[in-house]
Amino acid sequence: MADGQIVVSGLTKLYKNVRAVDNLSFTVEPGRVTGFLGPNGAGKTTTLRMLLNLVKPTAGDATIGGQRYADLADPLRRVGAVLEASSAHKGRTGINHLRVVCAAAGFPRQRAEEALALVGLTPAAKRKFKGYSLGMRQRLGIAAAMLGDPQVLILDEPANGLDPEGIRWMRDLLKSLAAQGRTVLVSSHLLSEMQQLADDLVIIAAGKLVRQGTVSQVMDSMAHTAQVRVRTPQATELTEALRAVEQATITPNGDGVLLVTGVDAPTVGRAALKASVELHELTTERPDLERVFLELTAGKAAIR
Ligand SMILES: Nc1ncnc2c1ncn2[C@@H]1O[C@H](COP(=O)(O)OP(=O)(O)OP(=O)(O)O)[C@@H](O)[C@H]1O
Repeated sequence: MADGQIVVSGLTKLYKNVRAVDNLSFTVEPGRVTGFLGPNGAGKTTTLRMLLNLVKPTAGDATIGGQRYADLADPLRRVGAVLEASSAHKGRTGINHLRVVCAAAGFPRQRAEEALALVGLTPAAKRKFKGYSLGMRQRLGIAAAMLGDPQVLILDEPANGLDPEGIRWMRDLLKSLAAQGRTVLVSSHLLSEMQQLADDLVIIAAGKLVRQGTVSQVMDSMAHTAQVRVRTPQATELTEALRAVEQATITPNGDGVLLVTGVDAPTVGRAALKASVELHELTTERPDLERVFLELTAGKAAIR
């Protein structure tokens, strides 16, 4: 499914004087879940809409398998999209909604049942849409996107409004779809969720790319913000020893614990050994994605 690659190249969208998306370039690979992250107003929705030919770019372009969405021969079989909480005719049942979409798109009728089963909505097939919870509406939206069995799935904030159980379900589904070789691009501001869900991350702020890479590459690129936690019954001696080490910043954290930034754990260990200081604990605490994200997007998250 190599033709499921998404390439965004120099994409720009100007709304009057707002640069919603600003010369943005990144790629999204098949067989992986890619988290598209950014603070509110970063330009995620605008980017996804340009990708799907719903908004015309001011400059640059976006392709799926080498072609613009508008040029795809059979877009509904190639790309499934869930852009907002699914809407459907309120009095229609879930299954009928999917049958109507199937008929309009020319998909075989039984795809409606299959897609409903895929999202676990079979028991609610004959209930009316107006009685569906937000979580059920999200599921129905995904079912509709999957009717054409697309290689590429694009979802804008799919976890919005879901309870923890619903979020876990969504995570398992998206991972399994990626494991089948599909391209899964998911926008979100739920960073902890992305850390568990995504293989790759594309982080934007104020319309611009901030970072792209695997989750661990992005974390590693921020490794300098990691801190070393060290516990010793000789905190005063260790503080003195570390003061001699350039770049070390030491913050006492009570109970014999020192938090050290600017140097790695082996450096702290060597300083302790040299000063004959006994250590009871020495660990590197990596920043979590929430902290990385806030640092990467600091100052750019202003409401625009
Ligand atoms: N149709 C429009 N007309 C004018 N400005 C717009 C339009 N659509 C989006 N914008 C502006 O473009 C910027 C990016 O918006 P966008 O919705 O793409 O961000 P987002 O990252 O999806 O944010 P959120 O997480 O809040 O949905 C914002 O400043 C927004 O106000």
